[in-house]
Amino acid sequence: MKFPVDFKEKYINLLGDDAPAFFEGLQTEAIKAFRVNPLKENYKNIEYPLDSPVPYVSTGYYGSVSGKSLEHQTGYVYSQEPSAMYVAEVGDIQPNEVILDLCAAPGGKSTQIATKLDNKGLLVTNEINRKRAGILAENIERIGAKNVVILNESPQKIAQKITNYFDKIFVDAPCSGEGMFRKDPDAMKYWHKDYPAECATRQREILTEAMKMLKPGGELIYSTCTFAPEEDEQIIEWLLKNYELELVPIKKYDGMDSGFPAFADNNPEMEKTVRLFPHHFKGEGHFIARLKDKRESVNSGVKIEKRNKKKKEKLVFRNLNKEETKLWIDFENATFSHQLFDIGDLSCWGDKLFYYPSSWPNIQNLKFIKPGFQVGVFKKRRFEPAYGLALAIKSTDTQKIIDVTQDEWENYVSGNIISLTERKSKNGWYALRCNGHIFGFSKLVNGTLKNFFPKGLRFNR
Ligand SMILES: C[S@@+](CC[C@H](N)C(=O)[O-])C[C@H]1O[C@@H](n2cnc3c(N)ncnc32)[C@H](O)[C@@H]1O
Repeated sequence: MKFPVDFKEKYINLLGDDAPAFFEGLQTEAIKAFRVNPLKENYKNIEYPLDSPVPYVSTGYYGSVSGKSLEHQTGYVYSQEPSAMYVAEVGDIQPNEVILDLCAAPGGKSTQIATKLDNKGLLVTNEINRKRAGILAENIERIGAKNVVILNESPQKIAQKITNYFDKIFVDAPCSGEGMFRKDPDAMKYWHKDYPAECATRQREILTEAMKMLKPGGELIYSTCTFAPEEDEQIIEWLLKNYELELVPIKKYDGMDSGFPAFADNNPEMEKTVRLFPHHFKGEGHFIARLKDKRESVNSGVKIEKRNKKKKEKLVFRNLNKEETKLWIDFENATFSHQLFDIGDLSCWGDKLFYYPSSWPNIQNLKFIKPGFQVGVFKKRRFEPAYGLALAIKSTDTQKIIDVTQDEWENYVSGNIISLTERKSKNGWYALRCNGHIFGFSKLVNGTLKNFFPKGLRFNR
């Protein structure tokens, strides 16, 4: 691997005796890993070996997984390199917290945060780039979390609507990506001498907005995948100077380094942050800091606009009409063994049915990909369940399940129907399951399971 001359010079200066080992580390093979998903039933029932756990992430394992596997497609596994997995761990997520992941696609941290929330509290996950936000939405849908709102906005726009609100904010910042050179050598193409300083300017802009949204006493988790001091310790130094924040020490496991005080005016506090160097640690390059807001209260108070179901014309959502209410309740009764949602927590956006409790913030005028959890869609006097609903239920939620073989699953995800020649079931909606993994809803009509696998997700194995 040929590094830019300025990059080499910079790190020879910064790392001194450790520089040769640093460059050598960047030439070795990237480490692969994945996480399992406790939101799923029997979540360790997967074909991948779980004999090599990542020591600091209870759901993490070394090894690679295929994006076309049943396990990935049903959200049982998520491929993520081991350093990136430490960020959400550092955030120490507790169920019921209200969390913002401001720079979220493709969703490595958000999927981990959502599984830790365990469907309690709320995750607002945001990605500014429309295409990447779509990928984020697909990954969130697979993991089966019901308490996630997916926005596609600039941090500025969100901060205009929601202030002093979130318990925790993750800023996994767009950065110069030096820590990814080994995994993705193409990342080097964008690098030039001034690139880290340019990225730092953008990082300060994003953080300025993030700080407006953090509630007093809340926590900011800042991370990058770069080694550049301008984007790491010096950003933290800037935060400490400009806001009432204090660093919370991060536990260091084998091979993890502390941040370098020398990179930020010799501030000894930097020891509380963590640096992950590929030549010291089994993972890619990363930097993580955890900061706590010291304010007890704020003068302006919390600003979130609660939704007002009566002001129909101004809202994203509207109430269900009588027919829609009946269609949903009939479907729920026919399909599930218990009530899945409180009817008061359901709203319509156009013809789509969403779970969106009234305690969640009003996202009117913000661009979104998914304004809450999509339950299904109303179509000419009938209700059709959403693909994501199947991924969010367990076998104990329904007796209407049909088990299919691996071959039938492969056939189905490529867009085909399944013919049930030997199995006798009544016509209607069923959850489909393969090897214990529920993978979608289908309508059985006279022995044929119609294909409801989303067209945009279809693939051949
Ligand atoms: C390091 S990546 C995020 C990775 C993600 N957290 C994960 O774990 O999968 C940074 C993201 O920030 C987004 N981004 C770029 N400019 C931004 C801006 N001005 N404000 C917010 N996000 C931005 C990028 O599109 C990119 O998806």
